[in-house]
Amino acid sequence: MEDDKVNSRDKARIAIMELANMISVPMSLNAVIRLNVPDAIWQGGANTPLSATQILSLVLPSGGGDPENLQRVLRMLTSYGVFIEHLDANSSERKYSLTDIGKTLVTDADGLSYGPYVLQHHQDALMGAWALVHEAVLDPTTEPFVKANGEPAYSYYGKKPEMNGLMQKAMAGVSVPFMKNVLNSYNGFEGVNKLVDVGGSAGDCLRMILQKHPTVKEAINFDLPEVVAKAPHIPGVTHVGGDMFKSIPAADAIFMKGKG
Ligand SMILES: C[S@@+](CC[C@H](N)C(=O)[O-])C[C@H]1O[C@@H](n2cnc3c(N)ncnc32)[C@H](O)[C@@H]1O
Repeated sequence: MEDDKVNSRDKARIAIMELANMISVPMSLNAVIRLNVPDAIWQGGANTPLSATQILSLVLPSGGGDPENLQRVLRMLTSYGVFIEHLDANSSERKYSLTDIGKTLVTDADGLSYGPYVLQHHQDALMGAWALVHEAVLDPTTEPFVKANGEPAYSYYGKKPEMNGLMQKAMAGVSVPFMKNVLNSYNGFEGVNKLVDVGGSAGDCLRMILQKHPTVKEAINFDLPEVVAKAPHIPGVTHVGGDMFKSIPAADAIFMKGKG
């Protein structure tokens, strides 16, 4: 009985240490995405197990880099199901291929992956806000992002072209596969003549809805002015800038989708 208690206390201590170090997981994910490791391993579908040295030679063709440090990151993410480690019993060499989770980080034929979503969530501006979460309890009048950066997230992104671009790429990366699934089973857009997507980002969701439902005659992509200013031309879609908290364009149906 006493042994059981000690065991469970030890487990709890290990669990709290793991929680305390949890940041190493998304930060390691960030690292492999920035280094283009998933695409290097994937090699157009080969997914051949590669050593850290082999991966480095693909991502840094002109040489350099530290294979030991890359291997540490790969081992960390292996324990969280992103890579599979292949250990050569004779040479002790470790090689890495992608699991199904790791494959979500591979750039597809449309240039999309879940990589930008990971990067978007760990930009400096957001990391600064995370450090102030306790302040949301102490003083809920100003959200942590505003305390850290001086203004709300979306207006801040809008002023920074690289953040605006990353946000749009992140949303396209998760929304395109999501919408493929939705449109395979959902027929609620049938019979809709005028549709508005509120907070539609670059307009990817509307583009896909129109492809499946050409009977939608008017499609409005409504988002913040800075966001629609960077949205690409999509046949059949009108980009309209504004603030949804003030007013939104009239339509037969409103579509609205957040992050997941
Ligand atoms: C999480 S993203 C979702 C994007 C898109 N609906 C999708 O699922 O791919 C939220 C979107 O809402 C937009 N947004 C935020 N505040 C807004 C506002 N006040 N008025 C209009 N759009 C806004 C952002 O610019 C962003 O594109």
